[in-house]
Amino acid sequence: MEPIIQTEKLCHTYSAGTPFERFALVDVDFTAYRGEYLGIIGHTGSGKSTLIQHLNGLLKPTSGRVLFEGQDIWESKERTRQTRFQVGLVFQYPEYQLFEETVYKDIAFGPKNMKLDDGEIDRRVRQSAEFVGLGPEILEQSPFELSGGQKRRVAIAGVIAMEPSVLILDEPTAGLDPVGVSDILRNIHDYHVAKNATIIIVSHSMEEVARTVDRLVVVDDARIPFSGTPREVFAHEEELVAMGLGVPQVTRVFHRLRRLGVDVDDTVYTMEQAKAAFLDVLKRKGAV
Ligand SMILES: Nc1ncnc2c1ncn2[C@@H]1O[C@H](COP(=O)(O)OP(=O)(O)OP(=O)(O)O)[C@@H](O)[C@H]1O
Repeated sequence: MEPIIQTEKLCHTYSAGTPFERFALVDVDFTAYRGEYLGIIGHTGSGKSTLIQHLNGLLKPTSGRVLFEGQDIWESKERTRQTRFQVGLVFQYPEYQLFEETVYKDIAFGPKNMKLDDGEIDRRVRQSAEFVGLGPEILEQSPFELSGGQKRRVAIAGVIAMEPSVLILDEPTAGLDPVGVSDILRNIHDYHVAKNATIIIVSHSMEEVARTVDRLVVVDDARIPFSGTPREVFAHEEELVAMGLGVPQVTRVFHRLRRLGVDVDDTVYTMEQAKAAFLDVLKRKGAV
């Protein structure tokens, strides 16, 4: 697999040299590979937001390097600018950052900054609105007339319209109802497939990341203690609990069953998967 973004010994200190000094990242080596669907998990204040802001050059390292496609993103002003277009960042509650008078103008803001011509901007606005399931009739409305879920989609469309090869989303489903959550996760997945884009999703929900990502990176106390497939990461159950994270409830039950000698698959994260796995055990035992 080919790395697309890397950090090397990345350190970030807020308010350095003052009584409020805070080491938010310490010697962090992070890699995201081209085309992968990556999850970042960590307790509040562990350093996740600081890390993702470094990945698109919003923050400057106190020390260490950030590389995009093998090149230091701070090498030149042009390099930093290009990285910001290539690495799209959707903040937490991005709907609070909508400010234009129409949905169209809001989505067009990024492509305009890229100095694209009007025809290309129009194509991108319409295509990205469609991606997130917003009909053309919404484009001329004010974003402030929309529901919370629709506003969130406008904000995501605004980043997708820049056609980034890496899309980073900080808690994209926070505060949405279950239907809103699955709609947004599907939109993100569709973008991933259509553009072979790298997706980096920050989430508090273990169930959500477990069923969507290829690989998980754990952030704790300004460092990355371990990363791996959801199965590999959730095998560290006790450490995750100590970090205030835990593992999906179903996975916890399945870990217990395995310890009791029941031969169950431990890559089970959701109730639907649990039902199928139990049925499989019963079938193997000839009980059904
Ligand atoms: N602008 C800032 N000035 C000073 N300290 C900050 C600033 N931003 C974050 N911090 C501190 O740096 C540490 C890491 O914060 P960060 O926001 O990266 O964590 P997080 O894991 O994203 O948390 P959350 O899940 O709450 O978003 C925390 O202790 C936080 O209080």
